[in-house]
Amino acid sequence: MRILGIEGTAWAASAAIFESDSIELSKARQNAASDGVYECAELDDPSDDHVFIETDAYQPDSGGIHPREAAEHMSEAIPEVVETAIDHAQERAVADSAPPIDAVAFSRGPGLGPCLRIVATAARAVAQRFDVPLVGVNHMVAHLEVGRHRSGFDSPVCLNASGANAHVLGYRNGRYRVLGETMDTGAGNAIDKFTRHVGWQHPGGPKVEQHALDGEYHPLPYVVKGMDFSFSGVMSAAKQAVDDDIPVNDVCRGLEETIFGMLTEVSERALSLTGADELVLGGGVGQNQRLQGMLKEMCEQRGAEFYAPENRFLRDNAGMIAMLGAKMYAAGDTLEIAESAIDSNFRPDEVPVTWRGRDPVGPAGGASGRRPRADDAETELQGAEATVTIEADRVVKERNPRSYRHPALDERLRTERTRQEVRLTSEARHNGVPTPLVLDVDPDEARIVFQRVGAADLRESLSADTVGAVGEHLARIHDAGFVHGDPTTRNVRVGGNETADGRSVFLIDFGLGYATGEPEDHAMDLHVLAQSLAGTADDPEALFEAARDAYRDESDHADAVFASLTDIEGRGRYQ
Ligand SMILES: C[C@@H](O)[C@H](NC(=O)OP(=O)(O)OC[C@H]1O[C@@H](n2cnc3c(N)ncnc32)[C@H](O)[C@@H]1O)C(=O)O
Ligand SMILES: Nc1ncnc2c1ncn2[C@@H]1O[C@H](COP(=O)(O)OP(=O)(O)OP(=O)(O)O)[C@@H](O)[C@H]1O
Ligand SMILES: [Fe+2]
Repeated sequence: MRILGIEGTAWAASAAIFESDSIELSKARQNAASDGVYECAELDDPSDDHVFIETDAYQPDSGGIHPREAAEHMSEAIPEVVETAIDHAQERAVADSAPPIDAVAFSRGPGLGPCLRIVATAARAVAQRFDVPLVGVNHMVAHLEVGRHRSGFDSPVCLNASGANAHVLGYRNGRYRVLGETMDTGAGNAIDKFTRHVGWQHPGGPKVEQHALDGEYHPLPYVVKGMDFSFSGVMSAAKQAVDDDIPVNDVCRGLEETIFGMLTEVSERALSLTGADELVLGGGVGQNQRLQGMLKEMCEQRGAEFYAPENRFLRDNAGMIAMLGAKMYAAGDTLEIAESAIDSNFRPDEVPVTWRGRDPVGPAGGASGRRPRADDAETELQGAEATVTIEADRVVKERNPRSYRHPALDERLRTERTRQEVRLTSEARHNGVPTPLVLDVDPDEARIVFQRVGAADLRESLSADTVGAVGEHLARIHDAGFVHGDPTTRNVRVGGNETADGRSVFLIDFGLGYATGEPEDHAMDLHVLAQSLAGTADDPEALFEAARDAYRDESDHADAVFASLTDIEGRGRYQ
């Protein structure tokens, strides 16, 4: 099978030819499937691939990407790169074989509307010229599928660190679920805004990488909420630091340590939550060696495998569009021209994943996870941040150093979170929320001894009642003026010991909590819960509804919180 891919969401006018024999083979298997369920293209072998990519990059004279200039670039460059790719396909095609390509895949979104329209028009024209099907590819899913394909991993967690985006995805029940994402700008856009402030030419990422090599770490605000994260505070502080005459190399180093530390931490949280033991990286910022190094080290420390594709598949490129296009085409996932409109806000979780077949059997990415449970014979659990040793009636939680992080940042996070966890666990309890008693604490060693509570983690005991209780507990702590910060299905213990009034749903792990009366912060707690349900439950919507109902009944300000939650859920940041 030979597929033409066309990419042009923002800066890269790119066309590619992806050729694979093994994907064709799996298509034949699919057609033979009598039960109508696709066996799908999981037999493919990347070592057989032939990938040709032709790219013409738009380089702004000054400032960042101007949508109009980018579109002008696309209209000039797309026809040329497409012709070059078709010439290449023709050379590869055996002399008498009819069309040189089997299908045309194009990036349908997300991206800049005017650019996307030019790409879609070109794709339709080529599909008609050769009378072959059209395949509409989600650019963000392509960023991660290229890594999954080339690594040969089965069900990895995927970190996309690109210009306009930053998110962690996991596959579950036919969709890529957003486990965590940026609350404001994309990773690259954040860095590029900083370099514009300093007066460096676009794109800024490679320049920050270069300058950071000669810099000392300069501390900047670090913001992780569950598996979501924010770049706005760190970027303002970085600009301010330069204005305050902190050496620019030091600020660049601080930026890398902070931003990539956050991305690595949320990736580790996603691995821990889903029980997956494979991580792939995608997106242009993924070319950064410090980011790759941190992710690799984190994975090594927890016994997971890490894969980063070559740079030509990380930055925007049509190779990834053609590759995913081939899998979609093999699965029969093609578009009629009349339905081939672009979608500039196309989210990765909107894509029905037709090419992966059935969910893998076993725990990877699933609700059960690979971690031992607290009630198993094992007595030591590896959480996302800490090692937890379970004893008869108490547990010892130690936040071990993370060697991927800068030592100063590592020490600060471990000590602060330990203190905060102790404070808020007790405060929640005073406000009527079941939590374990704190029996002992040593902030310098980042060590806490808790009473052992519950018989299982919430993710093993999901029901409207248990999730509803979490909604009620969150309402209480919010009314008391603080948030949990990470209310996932792993951070709630259920069953076993009861409180004096017979309740047995306990909140644990308050290390990311903080004092706040802002409805938006309260809504983030609910959003984190919803995302973690989507990552672990089969019926996440119904369960989350139970949490919302209980929250509404308990809270003094549910309307304001739900209004904020609607804003958070509707965040679209691709324009
Ligand atoms: C929607 C689509 O148009 C968009 N594409 C995009 O953002 O281009 P991409 O190639 O994935 O990433 C470009 C970003 O990647 C950054 N970048 C490139 N090399 C870098 C490096 N060595 N270190 C850090 N950032 C780097 C650039 O500064 C720029 O912000 C996206 O995928 O979000
Ligand atoms: N007080 C407790 N009683 C019983 N089990 C506990 C208790 N505290 C922690 N655990 C168990 O240990 C696991 C990890 O604990 P915790 O969430 O505090 O660590 P963590 O490293 O912060 O994890 P993560 O960040 O992945 O949520 C919990 O999911 C739970 O199974
Ligand atoms: Fe991209």
